[in-house]
Amino acid sequence: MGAQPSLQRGNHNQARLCVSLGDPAGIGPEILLKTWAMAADGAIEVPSFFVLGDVDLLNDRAQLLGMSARASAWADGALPADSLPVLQVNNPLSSKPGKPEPKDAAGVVEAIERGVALIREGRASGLVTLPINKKHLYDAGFEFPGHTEYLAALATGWHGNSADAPRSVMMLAGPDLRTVPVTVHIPLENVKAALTADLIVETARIVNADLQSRFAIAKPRLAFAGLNPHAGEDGALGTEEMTVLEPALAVLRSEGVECIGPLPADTMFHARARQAYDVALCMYHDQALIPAKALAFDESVNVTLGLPFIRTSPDHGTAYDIAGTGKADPSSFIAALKMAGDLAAAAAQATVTAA
Ligand SMILES: NC(=O)C1=CN([C@@H]2O[C@H](COP(=O)(O)OP(=O)(O)OC[C@H]3O[C@@H](n4cnc5c(N)ncnc54)[C@H](O)[C@@H]3O)[C@@H](O)[C@H]2O)C=CC1
Ligand SMILES: NCC(=O)COP(=O)(O)O
Repeated sequence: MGAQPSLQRGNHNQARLCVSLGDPAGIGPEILLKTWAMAADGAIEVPSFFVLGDVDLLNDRAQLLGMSARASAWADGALPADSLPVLQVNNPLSSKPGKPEPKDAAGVVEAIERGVALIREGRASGLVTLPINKKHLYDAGFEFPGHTEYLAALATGWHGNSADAPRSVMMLAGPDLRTVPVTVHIPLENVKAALTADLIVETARIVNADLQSRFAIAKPRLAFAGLNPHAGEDGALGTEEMTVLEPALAVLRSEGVECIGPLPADTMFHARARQAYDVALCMYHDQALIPAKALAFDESVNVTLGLPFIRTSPDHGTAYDIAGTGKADPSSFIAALKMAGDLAAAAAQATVTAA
């Protein structure tokens, strides 16, 4: 990404972040406890944070893992230094590692919803979400594809003058690559129909605006992946580059957005190619997430653009296969905390400057 501001500037001392516990059957509780213990020992520096989750579940998990870290109930005031502060959810959580219980869905969703409410009340400066299992929430009646869309719905009317939810955009941000999936959690066979010029334009406008306002990139360079092999090979291998992407890029260019492409997706992610752009807009989920996770699984952060508040998340999922074993690596969660802290510090600075 060339000579850009670092994504982890470390200027996040004033932030107080809220962490939603996510799926208690996954590795969320473990990476949370590990992170808190490392921060308490002074081994890492992260912004201060509290958890929306279940005190007993976290203490049981610490015991299972042989950790001395302890969670304690917290509601307001100064955060304790000797234990992980937990704002208790009303719907208790009790799943064992790798064994999700359907009744826990209510507490998982409550944690996300209350996290947003706390930001709205000015009691938290950003939300860091631990992973949820999407299928289990869908089975329990959750009507959103994931956090990204649910958080947009929770932001409806944020500024008091609109009944419309903002449009949110998923971005994976690592040390050397940012990617955005333009279509997200839909079956591959539905991508072609969902991919319209309007969707590309709307997504790119949000990406462009947030890279400027939140990531301090004055003139973001947006690269667009083609949908088809070799970006369609002049129509011989598919026509969406000519019929959908080119018209969308023409609109964006007319608005002054710096657009590159459509580029063949197979050759736009190697090290030299990445120097030419600040973010790659990809046409479907795996086109964006495979390069991000292949390059930096332990460091990449899922950050939601377009919201009136800050939300980050580790890039990985619930990892049931290793939950409760002690093998979970907290690095991506730590990166998510740091990025949320940096974004909160930048937002606070922007508010001071504007006043
Ligand atoms: N932000 C969120 O809420 C996300 C939720 N998910 C959900 O997670 C569930 C499982 O998804 P998968 O595709 O299996 O991906 P996954 O990321 O949970 O696991 C993929 C592989 O990576 C390993 N892994 C993941 N995180 C790790 C860590 N921190 N340390 C060490 N190893 C780690 C796992 O053991 C597994 O072998 C799905 O239900 C999916 O919807 C997936 C991504 C993000
Ligand atoms: N594959 C990324 C992912 O599932 C994260 O989705 P979200 O819950 O952050 O919307």
